[in-house]
Amino acid sequence: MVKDGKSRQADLYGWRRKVLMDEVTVYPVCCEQLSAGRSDKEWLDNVLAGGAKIVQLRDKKSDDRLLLEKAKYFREKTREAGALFLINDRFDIGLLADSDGIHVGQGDLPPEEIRRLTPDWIIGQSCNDLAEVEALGAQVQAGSSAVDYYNIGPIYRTDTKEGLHTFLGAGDIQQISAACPLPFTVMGGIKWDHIPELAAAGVRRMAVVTAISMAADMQAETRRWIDEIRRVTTLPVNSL
Ligand SMILES: Cc1ncc(COP(=O)(O)OP(=O)(O)O)c(N)n1
Ligand SMILES: Cc1nc(C(=O)O)sc1CCOP(=O)(O)O
Ligand SMILES: [Mg+2]
Repeated sequence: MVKDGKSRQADLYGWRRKVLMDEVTVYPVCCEQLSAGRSDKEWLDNVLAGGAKIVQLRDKKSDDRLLLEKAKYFREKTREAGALFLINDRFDIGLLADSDGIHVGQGDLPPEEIRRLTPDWIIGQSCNDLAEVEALGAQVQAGSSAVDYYNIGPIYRTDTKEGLHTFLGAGDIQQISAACPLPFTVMGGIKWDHIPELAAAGVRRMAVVTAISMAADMQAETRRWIDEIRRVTTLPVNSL
């Protein structure tokens, strides 16, 4: 049977959501300036070899031509590995490189506008406090949200992004995440020793930059995070 454009899009969206829901544990996000001298391409090769099922290209420094060239490399390699490739902020670059989706913050392009042109993309949105998660939850209830997952953060102190001064801590994650029924990630200052308390707070997907990008062996570190998150999230919460 030859599939029409609409059902192909539905298949793609289904596949992307299934990977997001079932397979994503650690969510590596790149930052070339904080990768111990390694390029974003080397970073990607390592995290994919370590088994990452989603990656985000976050590059606010390269010019557009270099960024597009990088994004095409990310597209090719993630496709070979069966992993999702999300672009940070840049709708135009994501479209040109055929990414699987985009992650946007509160001040970036609105998810609903992005969705009009990309019905099969995974769209992630940052939420930085309870009120933003509640607003998203209300949109979901009203059937007007274009978001597939949201991020809660920053959780812990981090210097990776400038201008972050308020850190949520792990204690309120359960209450915050209850305000919106979509899948969520957490981000911000997350290190290895935080995994048990995050898992105990109901977290299943952890987005990290430096915990992996600064590791001596990024491939082994990615594998270690995947195995550990799987291990702690299959145990009953009270046995952590
Ligand atoms: C998974 C994930 N969560 C949050 C962010 C932060 O996005 P944003 O608030 O738009 O900040 P920048 O990353 O654009 O500086 C993210 N990138 N990924
Ligand atoms: C880019 C970014 N956004 C955040 C948010 O909470 O929205 S925290 C963050 C930095 C995450 O880097 P690291 O894992 O090195 O702390
Ligand atoms: Mg952004």
